[in-house]
Amino acid sequence: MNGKIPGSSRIGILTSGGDAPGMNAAIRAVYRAAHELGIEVVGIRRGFSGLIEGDFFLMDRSHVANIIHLGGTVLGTSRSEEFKTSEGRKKSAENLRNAEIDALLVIGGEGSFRGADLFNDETGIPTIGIPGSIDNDIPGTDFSIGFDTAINTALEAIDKIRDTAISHGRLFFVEVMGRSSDLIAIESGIAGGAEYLVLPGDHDAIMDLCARLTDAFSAGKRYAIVVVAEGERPGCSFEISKKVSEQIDIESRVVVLGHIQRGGSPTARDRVLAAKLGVSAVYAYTKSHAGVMVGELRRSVVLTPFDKVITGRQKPEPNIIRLAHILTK
Ligand SMILES: Nc1ncnc2c1ncn2[C@@H]1O[C@H](COP(=O)(O)OP(=O)(O)OP(=O)(O)O)[C@@H](O)[C@H]1O
Ligand SMILES: O=P(O)(O)OC[C@H]1O[C@](O)(CO)[C@@H](O)[C@@H]1O
Repeated sequence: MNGKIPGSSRIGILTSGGDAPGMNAAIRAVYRAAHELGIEVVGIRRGFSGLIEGDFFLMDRSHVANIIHLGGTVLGTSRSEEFKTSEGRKKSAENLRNAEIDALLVIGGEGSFRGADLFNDETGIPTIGIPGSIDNDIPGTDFSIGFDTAINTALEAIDKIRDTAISHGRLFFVEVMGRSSDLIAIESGIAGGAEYLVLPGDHDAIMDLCARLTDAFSAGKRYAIVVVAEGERPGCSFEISKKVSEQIDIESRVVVLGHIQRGGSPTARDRVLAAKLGVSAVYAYTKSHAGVMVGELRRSVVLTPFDKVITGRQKPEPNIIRLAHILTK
C-alpha cells in the first residue's frame, strides 16, 4: 500500500465477531463520509485476524458500490483468539503504524469492543466502535445493526412453521439465536404469536410449560408454537422437547433456525441505523474522540466509552418483558 499524502489522514476499518446484516451498509457509510472529508479508508480483511496479519487494502469507491443491500460483510470477519493476547494486539498496532493508519473503526459486538478497549488503551491508537450484532445485547445503543433483520428472518420462519403446525395439529419448538441475549426470542415470539417463550433462565421450567400447553390443548387448541432462546446451549430445544413429550402426549417437532438469522439482505431499519452510525463514527474521529462506541439512544446519536459498554449487557426493557408475559405465558 502507498504512503499517504503528507498532512492527510487515514483510518482503518474492520468487521469482527458474528456477521450481521447491515455491516456492509455501515462500511459504505464510513467510506463515503470519510471520502467527503478527504480521509483515506483502509479495509482490513477478516476482523482482528487480518489486523494481526496485516491483511489491508486501500479502499476506493468500487469497494462500496452495490453493497448496501448485501448481508454478511464484504470485509470478512473472524473470532480471533490471538487478539486476546497482548502480543497479538502489539503486532496489530505495528501493522497499523507501518501502514500509516491513524485510527481504527471496529464494527462488531460486545466481545469485539472488549478487544477494542484494550487495544485503544494499550497502543494509544484511537479506536472507535460501531455496534453490529444480531444479538442486540450491547449497552449504549437501543439497537445494534442486524437485530431488526434477524428478528424479521425469525418471524418469517415462525409464520411458515405456523402453516404446517396448523395443518398437522402439532406442537413446534422454534429455537432462535442469542448466546447471552433473550431479545431475539422475546421480539420474534411476540411478533410471531408464540404460545410460550422459553428463555435461558427457564430451561428447567418444564412443568410450567407442560401445564400451559395442557390447558391450551384442553381448551381446544390443536397446535402451538414455543419459541426457545438458545442461550449458552445451542440445540437445547431438542432436550426441552424430549422432556415435554415425557409429560404430555402431543406430537411435536423441533426447528433450530441457527445461522439463517445472521444472513440476508438488511431491512430498511438496519440500513438507516448503519448509515447514521457509520457517518457518526467518522465525525467522532474528526473530533478526536477515542475509546468510544457510537450508538443511538432515544433517536439521538451518543458516544459511550468502551469501559461502560463492556461492563454490562443490554437487558430487555421491563415493558417488553411484561408484554411477553401477557401474550405468551
Ligand atoms: N476479553 C477480550 N480481550 C481481547 N479481545 C477480545 C476479548 N473478547 C473478545 N475479543 C475479540 O473480539 C472477537 C469477537 O468477540 P466475540 O466472539 O465475543 O463476538 P462479538 O463481537 O461479541 O460479536 P457477536 O455478538 O456477533 O457474537 C474475539 O474473537 C476476540 O478476537
Ligand atoms: O457460530 P458462531 O459464529 O460461533 O456464532 C454463534 C453465536 O453468534 C451469535 O449469532 C451472534 O452473532 C450468537 O447469537 C450465537 O450464539
